[in-house]
Amino acid sequence: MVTLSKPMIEQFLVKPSKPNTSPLVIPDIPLIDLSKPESKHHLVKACQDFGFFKVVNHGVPTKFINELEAEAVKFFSSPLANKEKFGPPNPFGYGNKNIGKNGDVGWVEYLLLKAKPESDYPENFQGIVNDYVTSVKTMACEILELLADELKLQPRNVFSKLLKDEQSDSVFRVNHYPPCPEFHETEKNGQKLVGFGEHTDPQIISVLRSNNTSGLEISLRDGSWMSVPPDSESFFINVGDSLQVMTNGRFKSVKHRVVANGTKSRLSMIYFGGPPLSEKIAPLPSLMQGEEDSLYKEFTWFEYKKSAFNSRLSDNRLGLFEKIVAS
Ligand SMILES: C=C1C[C@]23C[C@@]1(O)CC[C@H]2[C@@]12CC[C@H](O)[C@@](C)(C(=O)O1)[C@H]2[C@@H]3C(=O)O
Ligand SMILES: O=C(O)CCC(=O)C(=O)O
Ligand SMILES: [Fe+2]
Repeated sequence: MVTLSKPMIEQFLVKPSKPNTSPLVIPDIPLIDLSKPESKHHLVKACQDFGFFKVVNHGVPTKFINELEAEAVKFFSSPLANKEKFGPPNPFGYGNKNIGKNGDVGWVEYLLLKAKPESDYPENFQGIVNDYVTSVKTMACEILELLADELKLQPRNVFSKLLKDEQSDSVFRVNHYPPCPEFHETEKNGQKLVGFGEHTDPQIISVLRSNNTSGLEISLRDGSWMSVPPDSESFFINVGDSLQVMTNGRFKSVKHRVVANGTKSRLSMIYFGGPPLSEKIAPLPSLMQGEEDSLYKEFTWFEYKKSAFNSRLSDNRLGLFEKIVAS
């Protein structure tokens, strides 16, 4: 990354919106042990209360994680001219500071890739990304099937089949938040350096793994931001907008952001499990109790994705698809 003059850095700063944006009570991030059958109940509760949880005993081989991390470190430390051979992102490819095409910026560089085996990846990434994505997708599908079991949904692959489908529109991204020498602790005045601005993920489920550098924050119900302690051995799972819709709002698509650390590099890798483009996204009839109304207008994933990719990060993307329900 190039160095920045002082006025330039201002575009990456976010001021606390309220006098106090810290939670009054800091809740524990739900912890799910995938090797324990009773995890189903906790899983559903975590999706309802937070839309976010941490997973241990996930079954993803450490070898796949380490190989991917090593390759990503190599790629991001290569000369800018090499990285730019894979950019600009359209939306796939190498991106630097610009996120999406609607003016969002962050103190981040990234590779956004299709999560399909035959995809066009930078040299050496092919096999490594395939092994990693295949394994993480298996874990995501197991979680989705446990959720379906606990919700008494039939068949139990009602969610997971969308990720397993040949046409599944899933993506994978590696984010690198480099240290920012221009961002001095003493000059912060409570301001934060935005790595990846606040947003929800549009897909069904996101599976995140990072190195041991902090930065990820989730928004709590009271509007405060909670910092998620990093844990390179575990995975963090987000409910995406599409799962919120399929559960008619029972599960919450969590708002999150990344604050760049300033002194330590953060590296994260995220698998976004999405449905085929033609898939209709609507509340599952078996989840609708009694006269319960659908909170959303029906849409295909293609329609939602198109609308999402025309929005800014912090926009309320689902708002456009909410129904006005008479009270
Ligand atoms: C500003 C944008 C970047 C994004 C597309 C969008 O227009 C709004 C949603 C953004 C997001 C957030 C989650 C994922 O990182 C992502 C790949 C996605 O599916 O939606 C990004 C998009 C992106 O980086 O292109
Ligand atoms: O890099 C991270 O830790 C999270 C980034 C993120 O939320 C995203 O890419 O959608
Ligand atoms: Fe995200």
